[in-house]
Amino acid sequence: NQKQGKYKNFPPGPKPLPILGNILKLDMSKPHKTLYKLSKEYGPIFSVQMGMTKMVILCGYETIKDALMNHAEVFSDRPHNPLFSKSIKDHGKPFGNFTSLSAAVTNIIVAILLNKRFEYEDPTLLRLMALVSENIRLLGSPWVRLYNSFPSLMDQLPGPHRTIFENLREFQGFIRATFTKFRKELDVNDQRNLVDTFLAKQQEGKTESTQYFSDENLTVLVGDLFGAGMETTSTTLRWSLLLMIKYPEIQKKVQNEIDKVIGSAQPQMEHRKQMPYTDAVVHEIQRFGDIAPTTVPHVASEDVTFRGYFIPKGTPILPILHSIHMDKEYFTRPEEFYPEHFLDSEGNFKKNEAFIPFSLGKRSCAGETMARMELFLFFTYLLQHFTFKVPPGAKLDLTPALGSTNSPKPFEICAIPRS
Ligand code: HEM
Repeated sequence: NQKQGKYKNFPPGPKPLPILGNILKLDMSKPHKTLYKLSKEYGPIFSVQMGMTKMVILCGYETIKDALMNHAEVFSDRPHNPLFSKSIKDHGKPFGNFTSLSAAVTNIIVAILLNKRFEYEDPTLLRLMALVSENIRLLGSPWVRLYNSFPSLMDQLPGPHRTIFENLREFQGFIRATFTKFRKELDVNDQRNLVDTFLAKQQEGKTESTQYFSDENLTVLVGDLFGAGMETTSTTLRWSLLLMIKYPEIQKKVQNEIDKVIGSAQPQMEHRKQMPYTDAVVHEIQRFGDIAPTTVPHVASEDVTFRGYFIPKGTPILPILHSIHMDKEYFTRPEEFYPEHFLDSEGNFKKNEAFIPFSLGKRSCAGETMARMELFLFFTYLLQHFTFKVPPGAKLDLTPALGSTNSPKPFEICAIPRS
């Protein structure tokens, strides 16, 4: 490629190894850590060869901000992903082990999408959550990288990528059955939820009705919102509980603030500005939990020269948020859980521009406002009603589990009601 001049001045990176070796070399259990480490050697912009694809890695706040804010037009597309472009049909088997916390979070997005709530034990809800969680876990496996590099070959082989397809088929089957039912009941003058609004748009008879408001887009939209709305917030809340049992003195300080500001009232968003310590703790939970360490991949929508490097159209771009949240320049004790990262010397809440768990720019998280409300309200409500403790003899492990998001490893917890 160098010879053809296509990748002239392309960001330098580790020398490509034989294809398989290269994929396996990037420790896939923690690719964000490996990539962050490589950035110390190669600088904030470098390329890695992933199978047949070259990918540009961006590290550090200044570089990522420059790419996602100042070059938003170029870096706001998403790459073509062979795994998700494959067609899918209905199928699947039950399994699961789920908490009422995830169910409560899921019910919020379900209320927006479908205008209903499930009982926490409802088998449909448990099954849908199981499908999403299993896929998020499997998406972190090296099999998926292999699939995206060699789709035709991997199609012939068994492996976890097949489970991902089966799960997707079952999940999409539920969505299609739901909107088929909603379509029969649709009253355009009484739109009850997001699906009704989408179906009403479909019926307007404009060109865009068929172009954008297709059944296929509805299936993907509901699936994405369900997945993004459920897994991220409940994973962050699990981090919050793990961190509170690990640091009981911090939990106590949050409870003192809750008692002082909210008392026994229902927590409201208005309370947040009077609760700098709790606000700082919630921010630090997100920074430390670092649940989307490699964001979601972007792709260059056209040829571009970014910071002196020529990046050809179609190159996948991975902004490593982990590199920002672990940067000593912005967070004095990056390896520690340290709410003071977000407090000034007087104990007031202190904004930190490098706190970007929802990413930046045009394709930043569409659910940020909702997620921030959910996190504050659930967290304060839980600590208002319970003190959380480590079960006797249990050891706590703060290293994340394998998966496409950083989630805590399974742990047990005691919830002692506060009276
Ligand atoms: C703690 C909770 C959450 C975190 C940390 C989080 C983080 C992220 C991140 C890092 C991205 C990728 C941004 C990029 O590519 O630059 C993203 C995208 C997205 N998130 Fe979230 N998210 C959370 C909750 C939610 C919720 C509750 C919803 C929906 C209700 C949601 C909906 C979305 C959607 C639709 C996108 C894709 C946006 C696009 O492609 O333009 N997220 N999120």
